[in-house]
Amino acid sequence: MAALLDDDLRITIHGRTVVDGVQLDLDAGDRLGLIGESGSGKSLTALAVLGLLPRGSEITGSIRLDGRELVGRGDVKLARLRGKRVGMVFQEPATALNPIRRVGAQIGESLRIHYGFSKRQAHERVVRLAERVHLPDPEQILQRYPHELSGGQRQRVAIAAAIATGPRLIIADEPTTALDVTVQAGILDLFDREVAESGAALLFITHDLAVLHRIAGRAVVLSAGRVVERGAVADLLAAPAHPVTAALARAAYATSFVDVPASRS
Ligand SMILES: Nc1ncnc2c1ncn2[C@@H]1O[C@H](COP(=O)(O)OP(=O)(O)OP(=O)(O)O)[C@@H](O)[C@H]1O
Repeated sequence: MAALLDDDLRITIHGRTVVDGVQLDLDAGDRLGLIGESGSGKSLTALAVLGLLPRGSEITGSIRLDGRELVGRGDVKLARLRGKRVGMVFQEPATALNPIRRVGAQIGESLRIHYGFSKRQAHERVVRLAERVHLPDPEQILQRYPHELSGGQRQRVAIAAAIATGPRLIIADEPTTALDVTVQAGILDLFDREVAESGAALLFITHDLAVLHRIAGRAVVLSAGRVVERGAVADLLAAPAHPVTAALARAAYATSFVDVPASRS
């Protein structure tokens, strides 16, 4: 079991319940989508797995990562677990990356912190990672600062940093939303390949069922912090049961390249 969130999981912020009973389970190699409208609790669920909830939050219930309980652990232990076992990719690579550090150093940071790699060892690994995420001319591009890269290249850097330690769980929070459509497809392909090759589990957060259709087999639909529907992405598109899912499916058909599942045509 890569990750397991029990159905008694509850998150409050300043006393207001924002996530309530979001049960998720991911085995190695699983790709699970977490989908819902804005403010439905997707990001906070992901941040809870990372132990990075905002100030004023309280969490009860259980989150286990490879059998280890995360809820109630101190910051230092959480940081150690997170750094080695979970890779996180955020929506906006420009803000996720440090603007005044070269991108190569940022990709290699977790290798140096968590595995004690020397500068040279880290550099060799970082070049291989840059090749793996298809950054052009790695030796040269790794010397640049984030603002000297395109948006798609920055997201490839963020993905390389997230997979550097060989995490068992990769969490991607709207990783293609800030990119233009042609670049999005390449980034989705990259996740696809990386998850297949590494055997990691993928938790993919989005508000776009069409994007999810390309990357994940199953999805959990959130509304106001609760699960309202779950199932195969193709079924959620073809025969949504909840009005929130139906609205997401309509939006997917209206705006994108998603194929109509056979059962709907
Ligand atoms: N730092 C915070 N302080 C107070 N409330 C917050 C904070 N972060 C999130 N919330 C609230 O928690 C709820 C869930 O937020 P969350 O960011 O998880 O939603 P989301 O589904 O990821 O939305 P989006 O798609 O817009 O990113 C929202 O009502 C939001 O206003």
